[in-house]
Amino acid sequence: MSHVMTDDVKIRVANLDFFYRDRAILNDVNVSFAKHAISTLTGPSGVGKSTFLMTLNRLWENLPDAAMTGRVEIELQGKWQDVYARGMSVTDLRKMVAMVFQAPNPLPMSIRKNIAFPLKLSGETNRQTVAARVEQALQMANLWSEVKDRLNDDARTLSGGQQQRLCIARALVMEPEVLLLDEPTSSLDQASTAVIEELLVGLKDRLTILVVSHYQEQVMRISDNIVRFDGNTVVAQTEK
Ligand SMILES: Nc1ncnc2c1ncn2[C@@H]1O[C@H](COP(=O)(O)OP(=O)(O)OP(=O)(O)O)[C@@H](O)[C@H]1O
Repeated sequence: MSHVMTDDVKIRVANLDFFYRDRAILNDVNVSFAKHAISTLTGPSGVGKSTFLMTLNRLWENLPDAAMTGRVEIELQGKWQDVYARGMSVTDLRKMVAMVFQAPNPLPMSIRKNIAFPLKLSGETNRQTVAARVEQALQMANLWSEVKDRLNDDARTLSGGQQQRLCIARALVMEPEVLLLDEPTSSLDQASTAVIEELLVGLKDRLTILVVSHYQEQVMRISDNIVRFDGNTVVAQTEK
């Protein structure tokens, strides 16, 4: 199915099946994703695009009655790693394969603390390091100039588009290699959507980006590769 050259591949998925109880959601998905590119996952509602995204960083594992078989490999820290290998730390995996959700989900705390939160969780205590990385993440998410004078304000006072960029900054602060975004602009107006699309295009030099989107105009604007899901599996993969 994939015609991405092996050297350029970041993620490869083989024979992936996914079930909620006895219901098959994904059936024999075989697909690869290129590095330093934006791949969009598109297709009708309910075909399992969000579920597929969750298989890449094991986010589904806490859901009741969910089961998966198959293989997910991602080239991380320069070597191919089986995401479901016994020795794989889920915490480490999610630092390297970060996720941004449909609705912005800032934590009920200041802008600064939202971004510092993953750093603190991972044990970073040096205030200068934290401050520098918070600024760097906000710069990468094209939000710094808008918030640098109000870092102590509650993050929930930001606009919807700013909140989503804050969530992108929070995902970027751990310097992930892969960024997964599930319909990241569906709650935003056109102007905020354009800002986020531009931001994602600017990020692909650093990262591999997968975006679930059912907006065809968006898919055409931002994609390097388009992966189309239908009938519980990948039905087409095209390069733009
Ligand atoms: N936690 C869950 N438990 C049981 N069934 C679920 C769960 N989450 C999703 N489903 C079902 O799995 C199927 C696939 O859902 P999923 O959200 O992955 O599809 P999608 O392609 O992303 O759809 P959309 O574009 O509407 O978000 C749907 O029928 C959904 O109802």
